[in-house]
Amino acid sequence: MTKRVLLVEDDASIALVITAALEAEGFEVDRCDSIADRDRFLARHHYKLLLTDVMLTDGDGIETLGGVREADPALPIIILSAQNTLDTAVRASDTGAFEYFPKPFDLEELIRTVTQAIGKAEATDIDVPQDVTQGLPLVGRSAAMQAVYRMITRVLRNDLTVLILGESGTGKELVAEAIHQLGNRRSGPFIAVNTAAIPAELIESELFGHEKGAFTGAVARSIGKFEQASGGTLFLDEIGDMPMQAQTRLLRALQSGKVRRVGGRDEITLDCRIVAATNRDLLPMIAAGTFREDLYYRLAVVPIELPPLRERTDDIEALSRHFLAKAATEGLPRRQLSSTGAEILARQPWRGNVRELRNFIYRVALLAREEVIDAVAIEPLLTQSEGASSPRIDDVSPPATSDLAYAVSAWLTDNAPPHGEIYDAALAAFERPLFLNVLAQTGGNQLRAAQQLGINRNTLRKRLSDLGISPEDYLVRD
Ligand SMILES: Nc1ncnc2c1ncn2[C@@H]1O[C@H](COP(=O)(O)OP(=O)(O)OP(=O)(O)O)[C@@H](O)[C@H]1O
Repeated sequence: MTKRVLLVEDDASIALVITAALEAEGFEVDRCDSIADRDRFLARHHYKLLLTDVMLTDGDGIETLGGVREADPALPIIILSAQNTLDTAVRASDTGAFEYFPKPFDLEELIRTVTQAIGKAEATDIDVPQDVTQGLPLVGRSAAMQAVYRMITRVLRNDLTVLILGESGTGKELVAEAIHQLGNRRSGPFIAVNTAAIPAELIESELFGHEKGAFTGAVARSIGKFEQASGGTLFLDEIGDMPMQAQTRLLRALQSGKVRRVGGRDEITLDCRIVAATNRDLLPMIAAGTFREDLYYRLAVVPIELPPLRERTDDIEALSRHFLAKAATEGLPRRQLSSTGAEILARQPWRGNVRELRNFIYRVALLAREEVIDAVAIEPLLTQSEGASSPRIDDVSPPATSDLAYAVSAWLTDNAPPHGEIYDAALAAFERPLFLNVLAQTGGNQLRAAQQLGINRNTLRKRLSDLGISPEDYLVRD
């Protein structure tokens, strides 16, 4: 039986290479280079598979796939794209595409995938989430991040447990959020628990809840994180720091799919996806007997490894511009990055990864004298931040009066932020460095920070949340 494949690709040389490789494997290939021709071919023949580029002369090869899907829901589609963003990967997977290949791709892998996709075609019936590509938080198009995006798209339509590995500040929590926001459980809650921050004796009650009177201090029934995450995603952060006893309890819950509140009788069935993360290297910990091997395998059903920033220097410029833009929306002066500036940033080790880069960029945005950020603005600040993986007091100096005055006059003349919001913007520009400074000094302790500032703890918590400041970023870890 002929295996007829339709290839939609407007780059003649890529089309030639793919066609030759497919024909060598016994496929019959029809080729066209536009959406209009694609639809004509599809109407005329039955294909085993559609292989399509995204940016075509007459439109977007993904956006126009709706009709193709409707006409033949079982047709396997493989998408090739030079747009190597998470957005494209997700848009591709939203169409129910079998696979997404960022260009340049490995030809052998592509041919293997074509064969597999055709093999699986009859059995495939994918539930396609709609409109989930808005507001994606992850920036970076490096090959390393594309591999991460591909892994993310593989878990969106199932509830598989995911283990995210990577150094501190590489974006593990952001990936966990993306999996939640884009996946099947996005209408449920996203509950994050930092297992390292909970005292060992409270972990069980925190995760599973407790009944009134279960132990001294249990004055009322409390619902645990597993139950709170019902219908959504439970993100277990810093899983490598979980005490042994808690690991055993967690494993039991995952194995049985049920939890029982401390002091309670009823078993509650788990109804959440588990995403765990750690910056620890778990394999040596398993060898040393400090992390349970069986728990590791339970969690690492789908491991996603986030590379350190120094191994994806291609992303540094885009991330820096992203943080500059974000800083401007939060009331800091609007800045541009020069190409020299971008080169200098790309050469830094960023041992604290994206978090350190973000803090650095905010600081530059605040302190730079010129609108365009280049060597003059960056280099003096670099010497202070070198090697810092978390912000130090001098990383977050408050703005000099002149900086604030400069920013305010720029807002008044540039009309940005819009008139009517300058008070809030000025307040944020003043409060941000103030809070960052105090949090850095108190090691992220909000109670002490509130005492030092002489404001109510709830007021501080609210302002931090309004400003998007995470006090956890300043927690001092051993
Ligand atoms: N690819 C990215 N695009 C945009 N922002 C990012 C990216 N990766 C990380 N960040 C930002 O960097 C900061 C640190 O990220 P995150 O908290 O997700 O790291 P983490 O790996 O979970 O760190 P830790 O192990 O210390 O908990 C956050 O402010 C996050 O928004």
